Amino acid sequence: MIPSEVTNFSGIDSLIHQQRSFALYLLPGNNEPTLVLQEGGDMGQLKSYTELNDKKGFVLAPFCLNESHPIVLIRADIVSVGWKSIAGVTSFQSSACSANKETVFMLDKEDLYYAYNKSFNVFIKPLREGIFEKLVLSRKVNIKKTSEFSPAKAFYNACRRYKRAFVYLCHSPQSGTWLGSTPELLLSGQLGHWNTVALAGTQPLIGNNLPDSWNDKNRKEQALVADYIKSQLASANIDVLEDGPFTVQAGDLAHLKTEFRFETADRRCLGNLVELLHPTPAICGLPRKEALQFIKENEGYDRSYYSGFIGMVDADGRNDIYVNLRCMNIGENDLTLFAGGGLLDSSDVDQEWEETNDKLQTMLAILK
Ligand SMILES: C=C(O[C@H]1C=CC=C(C(=O)O)[C@@H]1O)C(=O)O
Repeated sequence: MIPSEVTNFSGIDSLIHQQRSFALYLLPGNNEPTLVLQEGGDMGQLKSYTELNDKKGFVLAPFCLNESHPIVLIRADIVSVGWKSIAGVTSFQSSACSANKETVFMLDKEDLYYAYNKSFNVFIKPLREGIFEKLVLSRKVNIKKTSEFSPAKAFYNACRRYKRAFVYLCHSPQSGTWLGSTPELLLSGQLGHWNTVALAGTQPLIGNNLPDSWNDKNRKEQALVADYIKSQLASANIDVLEDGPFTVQAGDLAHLKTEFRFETADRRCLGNLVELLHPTPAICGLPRKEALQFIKENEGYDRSYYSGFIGMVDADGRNDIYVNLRCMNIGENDLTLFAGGGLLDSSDVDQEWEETNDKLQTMLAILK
């Protein structure tokens, strides 16, 4: 059980004010989070995925690598596991916290819909012309931060609400502060035994239940991701075992998921595997290189670390990295929330718009 008595978060919040580099994360199905804290000194900044092959630390990588968004690696100088022990490390106090109670949002604003509609038309054209098979269109929403907003309280709320997700809060001077609750594994494993997933297709829950059928658009959208993963791994002569697709819950949403298992003779090859897989068509498109370029040129904003990846890497131990979805960037005055969805030639603008609103609810729900 995640304790209900954690009420003061000032220790963790003050790490952000002090510009300390740290990550707090909870793996799916776990009750106790882990704090990774760098004691000082320079941040690790990597310029290529392959540099991850021999590294250890908490990684935050962007959607698209460039000068302004490097791969950030937070050194695990101090590692503390469990709410109690983290409270000790970050000097939790025991006074009450009323953080986050007044944040107000407007998601249905006409100008937001208008901007999305415009981008949708730009994206749907090459899809209908057959230039792309799939393109993921995303958007961001800014919300004013109230003075009481506590990132640590929001993290705690997410841990209590999203037991199946990878929940994290991290900060570094290079990346700023990010918080998320993502359902999508990019890569996990150790000693050459690896897992990944193809997660795509979205429907809201029906009542509290998973939907029992999927339309062709959602099935195809997910199958494209599964086929891509298989063909990328095959190109490196890696044999894959697969299971699925099946329906899974992510917050108040359902997705289709196929699970993959595979082995590599080289145990220190996480960076090579990331280079093969990232960005998958769950967040980018097909063909990959052209889709990435198209998104950069036409989406109308910089995704930064949204739809990149985050998590722990350890060349000699366990690795758990997730696609950075259902997340927000916590700025000085604003919270910036992100959501996207896969478009095919058959996509409908209003359905896709609603889907991004539903995905934004994942973060909005923990601010209330
Ligand atoms: C791009 C996002 O979700 C991806 C993961 C699952 C389902 C998706 C979809 O149905 O479009 C997306 O591919 C997002 O949450 O911003």
